[in-house]
Amino acid sequence: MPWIQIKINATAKTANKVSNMLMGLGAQAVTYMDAQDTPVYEPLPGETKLWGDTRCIGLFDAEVDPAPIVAFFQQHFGEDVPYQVELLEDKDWVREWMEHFQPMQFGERLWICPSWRDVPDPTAVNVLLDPGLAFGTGTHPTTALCLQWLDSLDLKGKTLVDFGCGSGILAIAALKLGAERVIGIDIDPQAIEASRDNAQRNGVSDQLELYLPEDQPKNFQADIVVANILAGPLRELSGLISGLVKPHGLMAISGILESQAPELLEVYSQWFAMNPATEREEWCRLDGIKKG
Ligand SMILES: C[S@@+](CC[C@H](N)C(=O)[O-])C[C@H]1O[C@@H](n2cnc3c(N)ncnc32)[C@H](O)[C@@H]1O
Repeated sequence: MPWIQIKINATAKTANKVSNMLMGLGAQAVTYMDAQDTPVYEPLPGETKLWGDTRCIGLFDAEVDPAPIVAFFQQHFGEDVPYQVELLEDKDWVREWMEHFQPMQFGERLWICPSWRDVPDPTAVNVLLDPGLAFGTGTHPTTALCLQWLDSLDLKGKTLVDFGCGSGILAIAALKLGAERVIGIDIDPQAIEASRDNAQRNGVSDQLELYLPEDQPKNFQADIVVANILAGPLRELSGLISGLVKPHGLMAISGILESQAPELLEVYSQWFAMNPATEREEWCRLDGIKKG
């Protein structure tokens, strides 16, 4: 399938916003590159490490008209925003894309490292990841919000459900941070496969059970549940997701736009003592403790 890539130059601070805009405009994938061989930007707590001049590259179906996309960025960042549009030859660009991922740190201890690159800090908690065609590399703010939350918890010996596990990134991070057993659930068989491969890569296969929703164990309750899906399914599945958490257990949901947070806070407050939303760009995470 032919593709075009639209490259927009940004800064370390605006790159995630540009990436979200590219995804919102229909990009199949977005990746970051160093635009000028500059040192890596030292992020504020909760930010991802990026270069001072970061090029955001959106991958689009070749049938997409680039003109309105470029016009959109010119409207937001000025007429002189540096950009490039390129037609790509026909090859497996989605996989090729993965080659651009760099190791990224989340919270205090956790690194997500593309499985084909060197680990920057062997003493850290390193998750080796190849997302395949499943969602979940850590570059999306919702995944980052969940990873930061997991990193902030004492997971030693705990059971956890990762609802909508995608690449398995959250499930495997939880296991590497000390969880004893994790159940990963996803409607997409490719996600189950990617999670299985990644668990193997990280030596945690024995502790990760993976299920399509219809096969998930009945009457199971975990100490912790994390669900990074979208606001719609989070609302519809709120009873089911809440039922997966033990009394006094913890729960985090993400995939929620800031504007959708108040409604979901109200829904989940039926079962949980909820904390205020944690925001990252226009996305947020809601978390709380199950009422007894
Ligand atoms: C945004 S991705 C999150 C992946 C990964 N957990 C992360 O945080 O990066 C959402 C995942 O949820 C899955 N999903 C969507 N709706 C679902 C549902 N109703 N039940 C189970 N999984 C679902 C999708 O297939 C996708 O893999």
